[in-house]
Amino acid sequence: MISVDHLTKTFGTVRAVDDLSFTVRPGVVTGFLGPNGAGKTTTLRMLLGLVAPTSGSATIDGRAYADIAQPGRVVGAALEAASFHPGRTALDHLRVFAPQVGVTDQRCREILDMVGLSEAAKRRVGGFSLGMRQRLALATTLLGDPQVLVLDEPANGLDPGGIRWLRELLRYFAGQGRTVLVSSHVLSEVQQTVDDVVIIAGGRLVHASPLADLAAMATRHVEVASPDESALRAALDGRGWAYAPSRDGVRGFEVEGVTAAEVGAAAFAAGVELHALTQQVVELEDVFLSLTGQAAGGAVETTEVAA
Ligand SMILES: Nc1ncnc2c1ncn2[C@@H]1O[C@H](COP(=O)(O)OP(=O)(O)OP(=O)(O)O)[C@@H](O)[C@H]1O
Repeated sequence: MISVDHLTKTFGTVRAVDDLSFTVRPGVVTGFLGPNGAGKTTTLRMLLGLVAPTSGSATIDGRAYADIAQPGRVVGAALEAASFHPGRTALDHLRVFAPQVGVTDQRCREILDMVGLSEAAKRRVGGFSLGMRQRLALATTLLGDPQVLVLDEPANGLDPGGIRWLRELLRYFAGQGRTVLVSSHVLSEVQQTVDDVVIIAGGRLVHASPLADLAAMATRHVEVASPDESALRAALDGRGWAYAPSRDGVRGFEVEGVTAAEVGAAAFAAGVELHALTQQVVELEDVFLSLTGQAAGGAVETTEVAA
């Protein structure tokens, strides 16, 4: 289990991480999300003992990274695009790390196979695409068969097939009871991969929950208006739908959890004349953007439906 407790880091006058607390449980994939500059990398660097916190702590199974006897066997971490020696082959790159984690040449080959690079094992890394580098960085983190995986923006540079492959691999590891923490600045990139989300902005925690709870914050409702308000009410009541007076200043109602087609059909069946019928959708990504203060004018996606 990863535990971040009142963690703070200041660089001069910049508070990169500000009194941040959250936990990451094993057996699931957790997305560590926030816009550029939110403090994700700084948090992960403190977790991995690369930067000293100004105050607070970040621990793995109750211990600071520096206090873990064989960290390469416990935590596999890939921060940002790792720098590789361009003249080295993929296999030689892993061989450099093998003694540190105490694994054999055979293990290096197995891991290259697992990340889909076995055919490129003897090729120089200098000629690798960004996606291939990401796979090699992941291979490096997996070398010591760690129980905890910490990956900074691992989907960066992967094509859709690569993202799907990464998703399956991470889910497989979580399924084995490992702890998997994956950072990203776009929710949609990891939406199908993560079970839990930890969202930060400006160095502070803004939301932590299972993804399903975040999804429940996304809403779907229909705006409907009729010159005959009581007839419309009767039609809506007839279907047992929950509705409230419209907040948009339009004379009409907001009906929760239904589609415009359903409301239109109900009105038509009841012979009620409609002057407005609009589907309003707040997507999960919009919930994320508004939580992190990135919501722009177009936060609410509106689909006009002819009435
Ligand atoms: N070594 C440093 N010296 C000074 N400021 C820093 C340093 N490292 C990070 N910062 C600042 O701390 C803040 C958080 O940066 P950080 O890289 O942790 O964000 P991030 O969430 O990882 O962003 P991104 O998605 O862009 O990688 C930023 O304002 C950044 O400029």
